[in-house]
Amino acid sequence: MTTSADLLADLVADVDGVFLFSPTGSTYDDYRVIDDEPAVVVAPENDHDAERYVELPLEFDNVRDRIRFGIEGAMDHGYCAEGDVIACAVGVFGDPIDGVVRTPVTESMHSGIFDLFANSRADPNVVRDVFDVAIELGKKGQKGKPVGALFVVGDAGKVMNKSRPLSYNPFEKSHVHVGDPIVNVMLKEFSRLDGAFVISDSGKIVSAYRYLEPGAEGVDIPKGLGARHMAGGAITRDTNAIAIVLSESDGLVRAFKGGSLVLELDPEEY
Ligand SMILES: Nc1ncnc2c1ncn2[C@@H]1O[C@H](COP(=O)(O)OP(=O)(O)OP(=O)(O)O)[C@@H](O)[C@H]1O
Ligand SMILES: [Mn+2]
Repeated sequence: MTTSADLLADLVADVDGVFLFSPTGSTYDDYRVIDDEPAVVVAPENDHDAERYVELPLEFDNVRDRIRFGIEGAMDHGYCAEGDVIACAVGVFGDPIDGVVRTPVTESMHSGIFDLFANSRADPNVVRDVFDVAIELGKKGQKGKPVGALFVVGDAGKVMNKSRPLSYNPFEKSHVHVGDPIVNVMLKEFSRLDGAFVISDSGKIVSAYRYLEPGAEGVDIPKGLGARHMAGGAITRDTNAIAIVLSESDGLVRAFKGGSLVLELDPEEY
């Protein structure tokens, strides 16, 4: 008689590794070593002091993005390689783990999401802070009205040279870090969020209201998106900056690197 355990056994037969996504303490204690191999833990913090750990800068709501990020990070750490087959224990409908996904490790895994956080000029925590601000603005808008915004992160000197002020820069003489709680309050109070925010590698807001003037030829942006996204994409091709764009027209948060769209998130899912 076939049992449900057989179904799971088939799913995990002959895998080369097991990844635990944000495991609880008891799950980690039960499965820290499987088939004599330490499990790889993928989570925002290494709460269980796992021997093999990949930091998850955002709890990507999209499970595919989350698994891709975890596997890309694990490849980067040498915990798995192209051609391996991995069993990912993951929370599909929120916490705790409620599903197992069997996935091969292939070159196409490189969605660029890991690269966006781990291999950009800006510190990964700065990239995560900017996403948090953009997602928060996307959820709440300004005084409840949907708003768009453009954040250019890293390589600030070069970005400033390829842009000019649209109006006075409220951050001229201040030292505000994009992760400071005050930033969310400020952005809601700003009369408008025209132009781009320029943020340094370490997360200092260098300027607001910058008009970017990169070359625009050869940058593909999704149909229906206009100058804000074009400028955000193009500046990342002309500098080592990344751009995180909140669209006023469709409410999505997008990230560009090297002139390409790398990630698209819906703030409502965070
Ligand atoms: N080169 C640029 N540099 C900085 N900001 C820009 C640039 N071009 C446009 N913007 C900003 O984007 C705002 C919206 O422009 P537009 O609607 O063409 O962009 P979009 O890509 O369609 O963005 P959204 O989806 O938010 O509407 C402008 O009001 C301006 O504040
Ligand atoms: Mn528009």
